[in-house]
Amino acid sequence: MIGTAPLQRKVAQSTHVSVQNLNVHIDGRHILKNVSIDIPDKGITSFIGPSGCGKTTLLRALNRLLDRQPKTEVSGQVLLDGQDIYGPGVEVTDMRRKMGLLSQRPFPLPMSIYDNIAYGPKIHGQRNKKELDALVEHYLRETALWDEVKDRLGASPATLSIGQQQRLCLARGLAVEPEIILGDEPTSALDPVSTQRIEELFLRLKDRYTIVLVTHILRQARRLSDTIVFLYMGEIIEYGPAEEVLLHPREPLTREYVKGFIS
Ligand SMILES: Nc1ncnc2c1ncn2[C@@H]1O[C@H](COP(=O)(O)OP(=O)(O)OP(=O)(O)O)[C@@H](O)[C@H]1O
Repeated sequence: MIGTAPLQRKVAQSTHVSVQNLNVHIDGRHILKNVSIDIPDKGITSFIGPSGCGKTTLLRALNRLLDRQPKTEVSGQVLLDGQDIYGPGVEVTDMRRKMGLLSQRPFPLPMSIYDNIAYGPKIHGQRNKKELDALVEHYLRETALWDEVKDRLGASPATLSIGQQQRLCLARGLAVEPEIILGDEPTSALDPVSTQRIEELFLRLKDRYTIVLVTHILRQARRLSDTIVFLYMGEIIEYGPAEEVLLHPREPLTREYVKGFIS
């Protein structure tokens, strides 16, 4: 595919995030090569591809997390609702507020379960105790945690299982009302039951949020994705509706990857 346009199939929905001619160099290495994709509004878009192909780098470029990374240069555009997040005058904090990020391992804040959820709304001006209580309950219900933690809201998140902590982090992210949820292999540290619960949550949330996931688990991509973006050595090889890309890949490299010949 080097030197030719990536194979793009028609994605029906409107675009939420449009990546245009994105190039990333890290320490002089060309890591993302002229990446252009349209991420549809709502639904689940998954970045798949072999280890080291640039999935995480692409995800991190979507909310300018690469800004803080040493020896990293980014060029190109990422249009969020039509506005270039790398453009002049962009308030990075406001832009990031539109995106919740789930990492591979959960990182709850060092405060109570309750405060983990209340923290964001408080920072954004919500001071009313009753309303905060209602928000905390709402987002804990949204992430299917309420029944498990309602009697110990003052406890430390360290008393929760890793899977529960990951759902708490999701609840914390949702509480600041993002439009987009970014997940960087968010189930990779979890056991199969916790993984299933997170996957169920994504499926429930995808009608209301644009969800972008990095996964190296092909079966997970099959279970969850509406749109697939297949990367290989920093290039987009093929992307489009999940069923088409996974079941009828057009590019030889995609075919080999979905058959498990390259990993
Ligand atoms: N901070 C960094 N410093 C140096 N090289 C980096 C850094 N971050 C990423 N890279 C390099 O960029 C390339 C892409 O990495 P990235 O983590 O985006 O790939 P990935 O597809 O997410 O891989 P994996 O599935 O193994 O997590 C790799 O060669 C990696 O070594």
